Amino acid sequence: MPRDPLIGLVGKPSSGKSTTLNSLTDATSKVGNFPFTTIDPQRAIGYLQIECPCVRHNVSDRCQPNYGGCHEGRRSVPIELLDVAGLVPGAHQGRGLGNKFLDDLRHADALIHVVDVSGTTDAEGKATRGYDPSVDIEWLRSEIVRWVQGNLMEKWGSIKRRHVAIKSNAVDTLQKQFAGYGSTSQTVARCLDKTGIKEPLEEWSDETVEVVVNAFIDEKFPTVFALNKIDHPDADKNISKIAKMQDPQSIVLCSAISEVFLRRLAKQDYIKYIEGSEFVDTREDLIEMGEPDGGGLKEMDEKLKTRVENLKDMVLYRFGSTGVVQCLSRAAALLGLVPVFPVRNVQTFSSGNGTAVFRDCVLVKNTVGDVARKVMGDVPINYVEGVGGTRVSEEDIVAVGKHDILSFKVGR
Ligand SMILES: Nc1nc2c(ncn2[C@@H]2O[C@H](COP(=O)(O)OP(=O)(O)OP(=O)(O)O)[C@@H](O)[C@H]2O)c(=O)[nH]1
Repeated sequence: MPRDPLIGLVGKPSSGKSTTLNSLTDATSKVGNFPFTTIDPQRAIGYLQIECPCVRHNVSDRCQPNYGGCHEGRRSVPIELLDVAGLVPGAHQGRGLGNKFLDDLRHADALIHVVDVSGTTDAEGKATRGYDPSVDIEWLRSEIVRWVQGNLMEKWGSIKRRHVAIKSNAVDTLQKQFAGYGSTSQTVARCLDKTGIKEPLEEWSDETVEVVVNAFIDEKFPTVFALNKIDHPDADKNISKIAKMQDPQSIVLCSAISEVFLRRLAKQDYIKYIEGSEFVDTREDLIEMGEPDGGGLKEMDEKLKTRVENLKDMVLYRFGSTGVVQCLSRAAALLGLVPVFPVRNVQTFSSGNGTAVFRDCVLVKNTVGDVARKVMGDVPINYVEGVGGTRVSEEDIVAVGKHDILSFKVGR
């Protein structure tokens, strides 16, 4: 059965990982339970914000997710996060307990690399000024490459001998080595394809192995760069530099501290704030908009008002949001994850006898068959229905708005 996706948070000390994690995991709206049973201390639950199909089908008033929440069609879908602390240059050689932290990474499907773009912390996380954070992207990647490559090269002699002795092919031989990183034969095949290497594996030079390892890491650990601390005045020039070097799809600008602050104020009833949005309403705003009791919000003192105004100017108006929620959406997009809603009844969207709709949501990629295996396990499926009772093939690809509401029929 395909397992649940896991997003790893990496970054040097003091880049803002904990703050980012706090802001992703601390939901203002009531989000109920989550489906994961084995929670270790390093794992946390974040909420992916998606548009719920209850809006398109006009049934928002009856939308009651089993896990996460749905507020006027904005659905929070739980997703597991892994906090990989303590990566510093030299981690692959065990610096700062680096090997242990790198080992934790094995289970991650995608990474969010939190980069401190204020330039106020050096590579080790110590306070400084004018540091170039684009360097962090280089060295962190290189630590991961050297860790995987180191593990491979340790046994390269015997790997090659065995490869020749049993007349294996490169995919099978490499898959044996990469299985521990949660790789599949398809992942290995795709990455070998991309490199276009023609020589037989036993003749690969160290450089060729490095090319393969790099391709493997691109495949196995798609990475979002969370350029954090955009509220800092020195951030702009560092953002421009990194933006020129990286694929725009992989970059998200964010201010984790702003998101934490806004969620806290919202919880304390000082503001109305929709997580991840550009909208913040104070008591005065709501009175101005015609709500005489200011939406029940509390009055803020002058100091707090100024902080909120500054945050609006420095972050929300300039960048459109604090960016934190987008980090998760972007990671899910890099993984090609699609929210799919298994229902018992494709006419009413309920899952049983009650009137509640769209109770379940799974994050999957690829086909209807993959969804079936995830939701139903090994139970044989008789047929699959989509919206309106149409038959859907197990080979059909799932996408938002297409084959994303499904009913699996078992037995005759
Ligand atoms: N200006 C600014 N400061 C931030 C932001 N996010 C985090 N910080 C500050 O950066 C410092 C480090 O943040 P943490 O979240 O503890 O960083 P970390 O990466 O978890 O650090 P370690 O626990 O050492 O690995 C703290 O003082 C935070 O308040 C941000 O968006 N803007």
